[in-house]
Amino acid sequence: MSISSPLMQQINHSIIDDLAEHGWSHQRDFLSPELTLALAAQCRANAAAGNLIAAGVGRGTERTVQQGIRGDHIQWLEAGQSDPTDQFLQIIEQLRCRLNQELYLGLEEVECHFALYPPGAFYQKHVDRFHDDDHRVVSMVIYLNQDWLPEHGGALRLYPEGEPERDILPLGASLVLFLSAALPHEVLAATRERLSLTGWFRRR
Ligand SMILES: O=C(O)CCC(=O)C(=O)O
Ligand SMILES: [Fe+2]
Repeated sequence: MSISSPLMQQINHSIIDDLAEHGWSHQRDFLSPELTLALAAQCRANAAAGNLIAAGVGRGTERTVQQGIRGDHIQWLEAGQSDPTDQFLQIIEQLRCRLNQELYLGLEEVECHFALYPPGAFYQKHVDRFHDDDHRVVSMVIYLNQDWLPEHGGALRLYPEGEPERDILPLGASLVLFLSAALPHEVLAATRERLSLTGWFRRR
């Protein structure tokens, strides 16, 4: 599906409205089933080749691996790594431009990684901004899991201020976007492997 299709225009409209009103947005079927499958296969192949590493906590010299805080394995995306990741980066680039046009967010760049949570892995409640770095403005997560059921666990739990918490299942092709500084969230443990692409739209 091309980003300029009527469906994508409509999806982007509700993304913009949700972000402006609530500071977060959840969209089913953001990616095509074909691209979702291709990205999941790419993520698994990269993991099998040893290209995903245990994710760290903190930044620079303070960065450490602490599986009691987060247990996922990640690989940062770069242009030219594979066809599906290049297609994905193009879609995300168009979303970045759209967010800037509609919400004047001044987002200048995107950073994005594959994330693989083995069964039982989780990410404790956190906010996506480092205490000494306010470059991350909008967070996004796109899930790559087929046939996910509630009993598999693995929800993303959001804690919107003054509202009850919300659990979002990591259903393949769906997108969650939120303002990075404003929304505490956590990843609950799952009974099966949980795949996603996580990224941040940034100001320099
Ligand atoms: O995978 C998710 O649902 C969220 C991941 C997350 O919070 C992060 O990587 O900062
Ligand atoms: Fe996060």
